[in-house]
Amino acid sequence: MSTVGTVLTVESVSRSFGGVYALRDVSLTVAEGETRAVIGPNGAGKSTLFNLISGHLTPERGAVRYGVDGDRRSLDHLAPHVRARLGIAIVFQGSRLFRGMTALENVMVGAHARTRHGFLSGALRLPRHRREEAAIRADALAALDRVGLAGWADRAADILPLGQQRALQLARALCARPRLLLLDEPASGLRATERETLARLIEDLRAEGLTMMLVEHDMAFVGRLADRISVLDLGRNIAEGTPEEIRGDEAVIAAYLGAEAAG
Ligand SMILES: Nc1ncnc2c1ncn2[C@@H]1O[C@H](COP(=O)(O)OP(=O)(O)OP(=O)(O)O)[C@@H](O)[C@H]1O
Repeated sequence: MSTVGTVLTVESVSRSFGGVYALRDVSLTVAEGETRAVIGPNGAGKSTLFNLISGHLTPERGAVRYGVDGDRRSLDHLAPHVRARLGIAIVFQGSRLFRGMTALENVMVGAHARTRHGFLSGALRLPRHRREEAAIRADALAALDRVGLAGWADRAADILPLGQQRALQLARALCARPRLLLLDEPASGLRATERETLARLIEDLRAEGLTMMLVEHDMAFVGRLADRISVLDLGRNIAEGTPEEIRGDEAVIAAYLGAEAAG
C-alpha cells in the first residue's frame, strides 16, 4: 500500500450520551487507498465513530478532517448529504432499503447523492434532467452488475434475500462514486457463501484503490481484508496496527476476554 496521502483524520474526538462516553478522545488517520478495520466488543463505540464521520452525529470535542486531491477540510457542521457529495458513503448496519422501490430505483437514489438536482426534481422528469437521468440509470445498472445483481434490477428490493439486500446497499453506495466508503458490519447475518462473495467484492474495491473503513466482528474476515486495524474498547482507541500486530496485542486480548467475562 502506498501512502500517497491522508483521506481522513479523526482528532481527539469525544461524544457522550446521557453523560456516558460512547467515544472518548479517539484519534486515527486513514491513508488514501487503505482498508481500515475498526473492531471492539459490543458497545465499544464503533458505530458512533462511523456516525461522526458520516455526519449523522456531531462530536462534543475534537474534529474530523477529510480531504482528497490535496483539498483538506474540517467536516464539522456539514450535514450528511453534503458529506455524501464530498465522497463519503456509508452502508449502515442491517438492511436499510427503500421499501416499495425496485432494486434499480434503490441504487439510483445513491447516484442522486452526487448530482445537483436531487431525487425529487429528477423524479418529476423535468426536461433538463432527462439526460442526467439516463446517465444515472446506466450507472445504477453498472453498479448492480458490479455486485452480481444485474438480473434483479426490476425486482422489489424488500423481497431480496439478506445477502442480496446487503449487496444492493453496497451498489447504492458505489453508485455515489465514494472516495471513502464506510461499511458497518457488512457481513453480519450472511451465510458462508454470501460472506465469501462480499469479501471478494471488497478485495476488488481495495485493489482498485478505494479507501474503506470496515466495522466487523469476524476476525477472519477483518484479517483478510484490512491493511490496519483500530481497536476500540469502552469508547477508547486501545490499539492500532496490522492484523498480525493486533492478534498478539495484550490490551486487545484483555478487552475481548473482559467483554466475554462480563457478557
Ligand atoms: N443514540 C444513542 N443514544 C444513547 N446511547 C447511545 C446512542 N448511540 C450509542 N449509544 C451508546 O454508546 C455506546 C457505544 O455504542 P455504539 O453503537 O457506538 O457501539 P458499537 O461498538 O457499535 O457496538 P455494537 O458492536 O454492539 O454495534 C453504547 O453504550 C451505546 O449504548
